[in-house]
Amino acid sequence: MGQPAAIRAAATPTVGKAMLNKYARAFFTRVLTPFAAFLIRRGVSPDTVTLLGTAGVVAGALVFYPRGEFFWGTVVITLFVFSDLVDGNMARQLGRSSRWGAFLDSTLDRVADGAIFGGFALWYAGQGDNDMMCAVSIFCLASGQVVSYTKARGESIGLPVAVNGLVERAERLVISLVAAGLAGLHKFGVPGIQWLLPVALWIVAAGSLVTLIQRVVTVRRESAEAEAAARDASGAAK
Ligand SMILES: CCCCCCCC/C=C\CCCCCCCC(=O)OC[C@H](COP(=O)(O)O[C@@H]1[C@H](O)[C@H](OP(=O)(O)O)[C@@H](O)[C@H](O)[C@H]1O)OC(=O)CCCCCCC/C=C\CCCCCCCC
Ligand SMILES: Nc1ccn([C@@H]2O[C@H](COP(=O)(O)O)[C@@H](O)[C@H]2O)c(=O)n1
Ligand SMILES: [Mg+2]
Ligand SMILES: [Mg+2]
Repeated sequence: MGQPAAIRAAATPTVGKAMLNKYARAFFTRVLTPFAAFLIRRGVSPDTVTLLGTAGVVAGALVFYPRGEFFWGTVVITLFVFSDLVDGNMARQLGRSSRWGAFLDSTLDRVADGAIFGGFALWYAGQGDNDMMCAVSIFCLASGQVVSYTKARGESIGLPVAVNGLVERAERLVISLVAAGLAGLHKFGVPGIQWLLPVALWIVAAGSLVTLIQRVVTVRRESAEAEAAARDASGAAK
């Protein structure tokens, strides 16, 4: 295992850097920094933002989506989901980025994602009455959690996991939420738009599967390389 994962990761080029994390994060950091500074001045802590942001996403998803209120659900979720960029921004401005904060942030990301895709599944299992799309929603939920787990577990055993893959969390959220928000306009009389949500969920499902395979292949290769390096080192020591 040798070096800590963070040091090895910093030294290893990352393959398949996902688009939004690469290009949109810098933009949103600039836009959200004044708001983060405002919250700091009001005495709000990054952990409070993480907790309230997650609570808002969970409420938006589980109150509105199971009833087919996709527009209002997406509006509420969108208002709260950017807290995931604000909390880290606040911690960095305060010089208080912590292991606890990283743990809380990532753990509550999983809770928020579970509520969003669970909300879609509940709609299709109930009034939406579509077993296939219920199954696809559950697949999106489970595969998204496993995609994130591959990175967390790989890093915990000392591997760099130098791959992000095709569809990271930001892509999963943007594809699903944009489609849900637009599909929700059907209730306001916009015709022929409701199919956007099923199409988006199929895209997220397929993209998550590809990403999962990319990460598992990377961990397998890195693990074999680490074992070989350890064998070489013990052979040289004899
Ligand atoms: C008439 C039209 C009606 C439309 C209604 C409204 C539509 C609104 C639609 C969408 C808004 C979507 C916004 C989604 C924003 C997502 C932001 C976000 O939370 O990103 C999180 C992401 C990851 O952050 P972390 O590093 O904290 O998380 C890590 C991650 O979870 C890892 O998981 P993995 O990726 O591996 O699966 C974990 O491994 C790790 O543990 C964890 O720490 O942040 C980023 O990636 C940064 C980039 C954010 C990019 C945001 C782009 C927003 C783009 C478009 C907004 C569109 C708004 C459109 C409005 C239209 C209005 C008419
Ligand atoms: N309550 C929190 C939340 C986050 N952090 C730190 O920010 C990092 C995540 O940054 P994002 O821009 O993706 O939110 C996280 O790894 C922590 O270092 C924190 O300290 N406290
Ligand atoms: Mg965050
Ligand atoms: Mg997060």
